[in-house]
Amino acid sequence: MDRHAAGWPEIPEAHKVFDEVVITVKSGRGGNGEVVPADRGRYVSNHKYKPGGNMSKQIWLPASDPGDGADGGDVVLVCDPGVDSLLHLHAGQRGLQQQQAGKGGKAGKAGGGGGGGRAGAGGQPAFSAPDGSNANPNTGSGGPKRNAEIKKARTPCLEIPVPPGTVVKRKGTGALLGELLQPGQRLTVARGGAGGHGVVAPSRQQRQARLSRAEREARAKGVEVVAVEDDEWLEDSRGQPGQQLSLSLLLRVVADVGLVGFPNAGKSSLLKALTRASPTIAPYPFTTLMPNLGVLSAGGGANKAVLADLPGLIEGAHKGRGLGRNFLRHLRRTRALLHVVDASAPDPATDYYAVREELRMYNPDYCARPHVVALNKLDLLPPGSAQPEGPGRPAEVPPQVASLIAALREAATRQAAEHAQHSYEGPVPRPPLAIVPCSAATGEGLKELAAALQRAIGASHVAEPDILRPAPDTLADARGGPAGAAAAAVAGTAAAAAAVSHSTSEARRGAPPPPPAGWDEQAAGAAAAGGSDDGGWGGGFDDAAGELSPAELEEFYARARAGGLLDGQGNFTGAPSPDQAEEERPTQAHAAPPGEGDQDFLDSLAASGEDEWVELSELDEATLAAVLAELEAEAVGEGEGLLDPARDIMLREEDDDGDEGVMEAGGEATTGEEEQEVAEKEAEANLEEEDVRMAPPDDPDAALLALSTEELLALEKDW
Ligand SMILES: Nc1nc2c(ncn2[C@@H]2O[C@H](COP(=O)(O)OP(=O)(O)OP(=O)(O)O)[C@@H](O)[C@H]2O)c(=O)[nH]1
Ligand SMILES: [Mg+2]
Repeated sequence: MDRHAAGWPEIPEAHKVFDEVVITVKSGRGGNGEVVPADRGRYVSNHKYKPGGNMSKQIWLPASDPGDGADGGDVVLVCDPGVDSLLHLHAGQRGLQQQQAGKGGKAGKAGGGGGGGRAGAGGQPAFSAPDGSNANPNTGSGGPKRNAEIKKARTPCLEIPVPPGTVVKRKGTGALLGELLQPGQRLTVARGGAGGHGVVAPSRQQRQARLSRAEREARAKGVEVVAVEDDEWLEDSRGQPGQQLSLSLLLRVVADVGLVGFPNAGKSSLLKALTRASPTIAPYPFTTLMPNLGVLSAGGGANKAVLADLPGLIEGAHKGRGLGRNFLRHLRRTRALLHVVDASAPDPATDYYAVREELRMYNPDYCARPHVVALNKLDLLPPGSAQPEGPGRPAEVPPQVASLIAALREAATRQAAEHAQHSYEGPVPRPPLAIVPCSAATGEGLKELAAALQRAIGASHVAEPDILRPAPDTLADARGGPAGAAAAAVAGTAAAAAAVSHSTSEARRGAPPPPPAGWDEQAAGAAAAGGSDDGGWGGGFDDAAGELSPAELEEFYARARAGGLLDGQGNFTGAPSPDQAEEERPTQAHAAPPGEGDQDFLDSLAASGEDEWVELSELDEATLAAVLAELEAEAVGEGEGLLDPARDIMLREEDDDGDEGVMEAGGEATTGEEEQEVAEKEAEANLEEEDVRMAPPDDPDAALLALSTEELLALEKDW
């Protein structure tokens, strides 16, 4: 067991982050519009003028309409199959200074060509789109004239190439912005600020007249006038700021088959032998540091399967050994697995068992996927005495290989038996669909292996890679702050007295992209936990729930319910029958949930002192606050452990079996420092969940307790 306990080399931390990165993106500011004086225009010489004639020597040429500033550039993530990791987006990568698009310059392209972002605040790589150019009729480099025939100048966006399978979340809130799967797919993550409008500045007389009128009106109302300003017209010409936000990018490889096994087992060699991929192959462990993809075409090329060769997995990976276990999230979108075992190793069956156990501890669903075992490096075994293939007679398996196959089968059976014995969570591990002795070096058995893989894909219950879709409004919410915030901020400086009538552009401008809510706060909160997704679960595993965003959580529970894995109280039941889940649904104490001011309900709740099942999501804010206050006042739950020290309230329901469903309702929404605290708590909770996942969880409600109020409310809505 030395082989499993020690002896593997240490891996530099940098290589563990090929599939995740936190970046700051900033869209461009809108360019300023042109400001021309009211008496715009100029005298030009009159060429009709002839000496001695009576025509004027100069004529007045009015100026054209003032030009608008160009909109700032957007920041767009582009799905690029030529990129295979997120390493190029990390700070400190080669060429990072050249990646920022110049001001008003050519289309920016970050990374891809080998370079990360400029290190921004908090050490995060920052990617900025170009600002929009100012309107400037003299140089001609500005925005267009306000002329219907001339289209508004367009500022190129900043394109950040990301590999297929990249999940994009807002750092901090964890809100899912989208996922890039198809080559060329684009996701705009920060929209450029709107360009300022060209304005005609009022003349001195006009301004003076307006100011005196405003002053007169103010005095008439008895207001003491200290100063009057008239600068709204100027604000109108200013471009709007861009947006800045922190994003958490996470790569989840999309493939039909995932290759797993100990380092050096020959995974990359098999990928090379089966497909046209050319991964690095070397006789030392951890040659592969990030997934390699290859396409296996069998049956005349009709059936194409994508194989993903993953880094080697070792025992103790869940404690961070080797490359850790984070890369196992890349199996989430595979339909079947290929376990590669080195037949020449001292104990191939134990190797296989160790890898299976690591998979089970990461996500029990992985062990329920169809898998094939490749007993590789057959050429290294001493030649057996078995009969070769003859006419009408299949080749006999050498006794040594036969005993290896038997040992592998025994290991698979042992794992299934232990699953039942310890009542582990999740589905029962499946035995291998086929064990194929082969050699990547000689090509022996590869045809059989390819056929077995096609069968495994066909037998898979994972029909499609689960694609994460943001809730309809998530993108808008996540990108922008409250609508109108920018307008309000801009208008803030406008004088009370300035009744400026020429500001017609307000309406034309429409809704300018507001600056993101909590601009500074995002940068500060960048270090906070959130959006952590090591993606464990493919179908129902409760401790994974704690890591999901609300939108994902909803999807997660919907699937869990559909699969009968969730009882009426949201507890995971292992594999219950749908009927059983139905039976366990708690009886609603209040058929009609209370509305605002439902005093009867509040009274009864306070008076009864009994445990009640309350649909928290049905309560409006006022009632919820009142319920909490009532419970606190009446000390309902105190001493029974229902009211925790953080003033969070837990409402319990005892079902027939005596099982308890615990729900937690938090306090008010938090901001600033409180948010950070919450984030830290969540991070701790995540750590705890890791432990929960390692062993059969003692407390199935641990994940639910770790959820925030919003997540709980969203969750409860569905029950
Ligand atoms: N003799 C023989 N050697 C093999 C065979 N398959 C792989 N090897 C050798 O085993 C070593 C490791 O092969 P890799 O394909 O890099 O192994 P891996 O599983 O991808 O290793 P990691 O990427 O480190 O996890 C290389 O030296 C290969 O040449 C085989 O079928 N026969
Ligand atoms: Mg390899």
